[in-house]
Amino acid sequence: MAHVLIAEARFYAHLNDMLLAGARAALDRAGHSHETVTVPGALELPGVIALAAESGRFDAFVALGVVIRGETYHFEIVAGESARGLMALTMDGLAVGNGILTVENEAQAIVRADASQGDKGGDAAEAALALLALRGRFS
Ligand SMILES: Nc1c(NC[C@H](O)[C@H](O)[C@H](O)CO)[nH]c(=O)[nH]c1=O
Ligand SMILES: CC(=O)[C@@H](O)COP(=O)(O)O
Repeated sequence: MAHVLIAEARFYAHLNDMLLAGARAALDRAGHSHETVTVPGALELPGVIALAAESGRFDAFVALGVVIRGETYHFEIVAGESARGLMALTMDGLAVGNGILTVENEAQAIVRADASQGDKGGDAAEAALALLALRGRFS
C-alpha cells in the first residue's frame, strides 16, 4: 500500500471539490492511503509538493487545481509555470500526477472535473500510481 499526498489549490473551491472527490475515490479503489494539503492557487502546488517530498512520508503526489483564462497574460503564467514546476519534480524522480485543469471557462472545467464525466482528478491519481509502479520496476 502506498501513502499518497493530494495537493489541492482552492482557487475555485467548488470545482476543486469535484477533482478531489475523483482523486480520493481512485486512490480508495486502488487500496492506497492518502492525505490532503490545501494551497491558495495552482502556482503554490509545485512548492508544497517539494516541501512534502522532503519529509519522506509520501510515495506519490497528486496535484489538483483549476486555472481559467482571464483577460490578461496571467493565465499563461499560472497554467504554464504550475505545469513546469510539476514536470521538474517528475524529472527529479517524484511520482506526480498533474490534475491541474487549464480551461477557457467554468463549463469546460465542470465537464472535466466531475468524477462522473471527465474525472481528471481520478486520472491524475492513476497517473501518479502508474509512475510509482514504474519507479519500482526500474529501481
Ligand atoms: N488565476 C488563478 C490562480 N492564481 C493564483 C496563483 O495560483 C497564486 O496563488 C497567486 O499568484 C499567489 O502566488 N490560481 C489558480 O489556481 N487558478 C487560477 O485561475
Ligand atoms: C488565471 C487567470 O488568467 C485569471 O484568474 C486572471 O484573470 P485576469 O487575467 O483577468 O486578471
